[in-house]
Amino acid sequence: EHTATEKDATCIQQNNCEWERTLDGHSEIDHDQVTNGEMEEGDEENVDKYLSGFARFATSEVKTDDTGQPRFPEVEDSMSASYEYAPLPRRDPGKVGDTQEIEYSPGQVLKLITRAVQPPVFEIPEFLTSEECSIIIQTANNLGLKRSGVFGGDLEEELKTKDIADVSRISNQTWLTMAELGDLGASLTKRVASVTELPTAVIQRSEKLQVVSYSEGGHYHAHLDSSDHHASNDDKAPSDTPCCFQTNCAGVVNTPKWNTCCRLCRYITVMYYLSDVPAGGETAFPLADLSEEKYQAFLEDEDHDWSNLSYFCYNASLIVRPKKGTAIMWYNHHVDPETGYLGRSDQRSFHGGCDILKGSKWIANTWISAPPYYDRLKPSLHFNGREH
Ligand SMILES: O=C(O)CCC(=O)C(=O)O
Ligand SMILES: [Fe+2]
Repeated sequence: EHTATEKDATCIQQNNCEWERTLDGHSEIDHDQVTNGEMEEGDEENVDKYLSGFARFATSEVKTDDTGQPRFPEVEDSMSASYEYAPLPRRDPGKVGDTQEIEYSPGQVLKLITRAVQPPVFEIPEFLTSEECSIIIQTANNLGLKRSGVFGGDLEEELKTKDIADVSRISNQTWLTMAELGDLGASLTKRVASVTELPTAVIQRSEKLQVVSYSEGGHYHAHLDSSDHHASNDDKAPSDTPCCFQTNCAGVVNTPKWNTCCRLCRYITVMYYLSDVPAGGETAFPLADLSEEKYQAFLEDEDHDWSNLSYFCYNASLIVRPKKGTAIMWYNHHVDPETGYLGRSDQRSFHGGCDILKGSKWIANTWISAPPYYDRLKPSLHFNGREH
C-alpha cells in the first residue's frame, strides 16, 4: 500500500507539500553538524547544495507536458529548480547468450551480451578503448587514491582484527567527475545513457565515477551495491530513509554511521574493466540465475560465509573474467510495479571481485541512482561538476 503516493500526488497538485518531513526526521543533517562534522574535502560545497536544494525544492513546481504528464527535463532544464524522473526503463535481457546492438551515435555500435537474467547482467565488450582506459587511470592517479571503505562498515577495525582473506574489501579508490574527464566524460555519459535507456540528465545527476585499483591479494567480498528501501524483509511499506544521492549526511559521510542517515539508491551499476588481470580478479555473482530451490538453500545456509570470495569465488553461478575495455551492467533493484520508480533491491544482484592472484586490476563504477516515487522531485547532490 502506497499512502505516500496518494498524499504526494495531491500535495503536488495543490502545491502545498510538507517536504520538511525529511529534514526534520534526520537530525544528522542540520547546520550544526555540517560545520562540526568530519567532512571530506569538497563536502562543504555539497552541504550548500543540499540545503539550497531543499529551499528551492519546497517552492518549485512540477513541469508537465501538453497532456499534463510529468516530463523529463532537458539537460539545461534539469539544472533548474525542479525536475521529475519519468518511470524507470529496464532493458529486457531475453535469455543468456542473447545479444543486442545499440547505436549510441551514428556508426558507433555497442553490443550487449546477456550473461544473466535474474538479475539482468549484460557484458558489453569494447565499451572503452584502450586509450580511454589509460586516460581514466591517469586522471585517477593524478588525483591520488585512498583505501576503499564499505557503506556502513568499519574497515579499519576489520584490518586490525581479521585475516586479509576475511577483510571485506581491499582496494584503493578515488572519485572523478565526468567534467574532470572532459570530452571522454561527455562521451561516456552518452554511452551509459544509451545502454541504460535513461536520459542523459539522470546519468549526470548520478554519483561520480569511482575508480578502483586492486593489487595482488586485493578483493571485494560479495555485497549489494544498493540498499533495500524497506526497513526489513517483512516490511511492506518503504522506509523513509532518504537516498544518499539526494541527501548530504554531513558529518557522517564515509563513517560507519553513514547508513543510518541515508540509503544507497543505485538502480543500475555500470562497471568498467580498465585493465586485464593476469590471474584472478573475476567478478562473481553467486546468486545470479540460481533456481529458487538453490537460492533458498543459499539464504538458509549458516555453515558457510559464501560472501567470502577469497574462498568461494569459483562456486559462483556467474563469473566474469576481467577484460580491458569491457563493461558489465546490471540492475540492483526491481522497478516498483505500482509507481514505476525505484522498487525493492534485488538480492540476486549480490556480487563481488575475487582475489587478484597475479598482477593488478583497475575498474571504474558508474552508479546510476534513481529515487523512489515519494522522493522523485528532490534534487540530486551530484551535478558532476556543473554549476547550477
Ligand atoms: O572488482 C569487481 O570485479 C567488483 C567490484 C564491485 O563490486 C564494486 O566496486 O562495487
Ligand atoms: Fe559492487
